[in-house]
Amino acid sequence: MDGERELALHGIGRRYGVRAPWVLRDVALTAPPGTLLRVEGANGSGKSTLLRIAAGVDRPSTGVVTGRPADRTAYVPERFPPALPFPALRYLTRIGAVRGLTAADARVSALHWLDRFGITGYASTPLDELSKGTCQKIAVAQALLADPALLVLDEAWTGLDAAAREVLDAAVQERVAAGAVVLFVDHDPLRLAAATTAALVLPPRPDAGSAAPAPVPVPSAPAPAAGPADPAAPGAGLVVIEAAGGGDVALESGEASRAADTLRVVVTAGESDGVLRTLLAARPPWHVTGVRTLRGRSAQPAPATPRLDRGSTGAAARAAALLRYQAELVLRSHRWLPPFLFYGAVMAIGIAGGQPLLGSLGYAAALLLPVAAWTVRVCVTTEPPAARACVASAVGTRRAQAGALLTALLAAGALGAVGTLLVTAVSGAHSDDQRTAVPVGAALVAGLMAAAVSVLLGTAVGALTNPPVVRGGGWSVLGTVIAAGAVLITSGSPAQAAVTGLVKGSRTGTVHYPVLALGLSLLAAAAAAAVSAARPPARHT
Ligand SMILES: Nc1ncnc2c1ncn2[C@@H]1O[C@H](COP(=O)(O)OP(=O)(O)OP(=O)(O)O)[C@@H](O)[C@H]1O
Repeated sequence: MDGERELALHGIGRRYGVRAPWVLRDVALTAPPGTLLRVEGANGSGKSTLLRIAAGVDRPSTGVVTGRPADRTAYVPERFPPALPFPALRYLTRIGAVRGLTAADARVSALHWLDRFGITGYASTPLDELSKGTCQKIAVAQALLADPALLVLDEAWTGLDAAAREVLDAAVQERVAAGAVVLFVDHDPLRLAAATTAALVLPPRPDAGSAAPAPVPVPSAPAPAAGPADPAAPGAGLVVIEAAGGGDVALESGEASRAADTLRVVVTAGESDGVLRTLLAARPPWHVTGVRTLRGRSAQPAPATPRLDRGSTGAAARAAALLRYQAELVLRSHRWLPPFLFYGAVMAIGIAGGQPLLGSLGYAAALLLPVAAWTVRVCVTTEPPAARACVASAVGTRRAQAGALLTALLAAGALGAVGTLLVTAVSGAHSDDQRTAVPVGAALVAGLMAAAVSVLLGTAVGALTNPPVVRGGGWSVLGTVIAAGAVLITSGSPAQAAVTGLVKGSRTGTVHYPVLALGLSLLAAAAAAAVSAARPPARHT
C-alpha cells in the first residue's frame, strides 16, 4: 500500500452475541500491496461481515487486523441509504474532507467522480431524490474520493448500469496498480476475473456451537510492483481458475488438472471469461473458488484522476471536518428541532421577567439535562448505519461515534449558553425575598457552570441509553427519560448539586460555583463516551 505494510487478518472470529453462533472463525489472510482479493462463499457465510471487519467498520470478536492504512481506508456498503439529507456534491465534498482532503481538493475530486460516472447533472440533487442506481454511484464515488490505499467493496457493482460498472472496474484496477489493496464481494463470478490476484473462500456458516471449518485461502501471486503491467513479460495475462464440485465439462482452451473434486485451469486472460462461463454452465455448475493472474495485470487504460494534495490536512482538520459533516447532517435533517423547541417552550412557560436570577438559572440548568440527552439521541440516530460505516472506514468506529456525541454536546452547550444569557438578561438580580442583591456577573458564571454540568451529564445519559449501547428504540427512549430524571433528582448527583446550589443560593442571594460538580460531570461524560464509542456499531444490512 504505497510502500506500507501488508494488510493481514489474524485468527478473525465474529459472532453477534456471546451465545450466538460463530459467523466467522479463525479467518487468516495476508494481502500485500497491489492485491485484488475476491471474497467468496455461500449466502450467510460471513462475506459482508469479513469485509466490514477488514474495513474497520466492525470489530472482530477474536483476532486482529494489522496493516490497515488507518487514514486511507474506504468502504462501499452492500446497500447505501438514500435517506441522507445532502445534495450529492455537498455529501461528497463533506466526506472528502473527512477523508483528509482540503476543501478545494475534495471538490475537485467529487466533481471528477461525478463526471466519470456521468452524473454531474445531479450534483445539486438531494440524495433522497436520486434513483437507486445514481445513489449507488455516489456510494462508490465517496469511497474513491481520496485515493484509498485499502478499498473494500461489498457488492458495489449491484445496481450500477453497464457503463458505471466499467468505470468501477477501471477504478479498482487503477488503485491496485497504484499499490492499494482491494477486497471485494460480487455475485458475478467473472467480475474482474482476469485482474484478481487472490481469493478467499469462506466455508458455509457453521451451526451454533460447532467448530467452523477453516476458510480456504487461495494464495495470491506475488504482488507485482506498482506500475504499468508489462505485456511482454513471460506469463503475462495467464489466469489460474480453481473450481470445485462441478459436473462433467469439456474445456476448449486452457490446461486443466484435477485433484479430488478440485479443478485447476491455467488459461490466457483473453480466454478466461469463456472458461468461467463453461464451468458455470456445467450441470451441476462448478463453484469457482479462486481466480488469479499469474503475472502482470490486465492492461486497462487508466483515465486521468486528479492529483490530490494529500496530507495537506492533519488530524485536527479531519476531526473538524467530521464535526462539520455530522452537524450539517443533523441540521439538514431538522431532527434537532423537537428538543430545541421543547427547551424553548418549557423555558417560556417557567421563566418570567423579574423573577429571582439564581432560581431561574437553576430551572434553566435542570431543563437542559433531558434536552442534552435528547440531542444525543438525535445525533447518534440520524445518520443511517450504512452511511456511518462509510465514515467509520475513514476515521474508525470509535471516532465516528465520539464525533456524534461531541456534536450533540456542542449543540446542547450552545443552546444552554444562549438560554443562560437570556435568563440572566430578563431576571431580577435579587434574592427570593428581594432583600439581597445578587451580583449578575457571578450569577452568570455560576449559571453557565451549572448549564455545563447539565449538558455533560445529559450527554452521558444519552450516550449510555442510545445506540450502540441500547439499540431498541422504545427501550432507548424510556431509558433516557428515566435516567435523566434519576440523575436530576438523586441526592449527591453533580446535576442535583449544581441545580440545588443555585436554587438554595437564591433564598439568601449567595452565589455557589459548582466546581466539584463540573469536574465530576466531565469525568462522567468522558467515561460514558468511552463506553459508547467502544461498543460495536449497529448492523446496517
Ligand atoms: N449485526 C448483526 N447482528 C446479528 N447477526 C448478523 C449481523 N450481521 C450479520 N449477521 C448474521 O451473520 C451471518 C452472516 O452475514 P453476512 O451478511 O456477513 O453474510 P454474507 O455471506 O455476506 O451473506 P449474503 O451473501 O447473503 O450477503 C448471517 O446469518 C447474518 O444474519
